[in-house]
Amino acid sequence: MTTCNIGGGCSPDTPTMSRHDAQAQLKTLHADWQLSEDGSTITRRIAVKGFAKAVYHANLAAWMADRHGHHPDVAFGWGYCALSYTTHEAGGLTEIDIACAKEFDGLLA
Ligand SMILES: C[C@H](O)[C@H](O)[C@H]1CNC2=NC(N)=NC(=O)C2=N1
Repeated sequence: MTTCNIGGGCSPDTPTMSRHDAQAQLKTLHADWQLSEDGSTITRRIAVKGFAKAVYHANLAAWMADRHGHHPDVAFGWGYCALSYTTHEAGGLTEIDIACAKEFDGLLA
């Protein structure tokens, strides 16, 4: 198992963001990222054609997640793949989630 190795790694001591800070950080990401009501999670739903491309996006997210040891929840099906980032160890949204979301945006750009 890969230990979280991005931005110094995550732990229960990693600071979580206020909803206000999260909203500011969201502006640095692709416009499709959405912040959950409680401010703990960001989600991007990617529309694709068919099923294979949805699986490829999920695989790309899995590949990136295992490199960094920081893992999004991934949902996919015909026509879509959705990624959600939160830092489980810290119990909320952290800079690590933002960094991962940004890197994923870069892979799709
Ligand atoms: C030991 C290891 O670094 C941790 O358990 C990692 C694994 N992947 C993780 N992924 C996410 N999204 N949050 C975490 O807190 C987390 N913790």
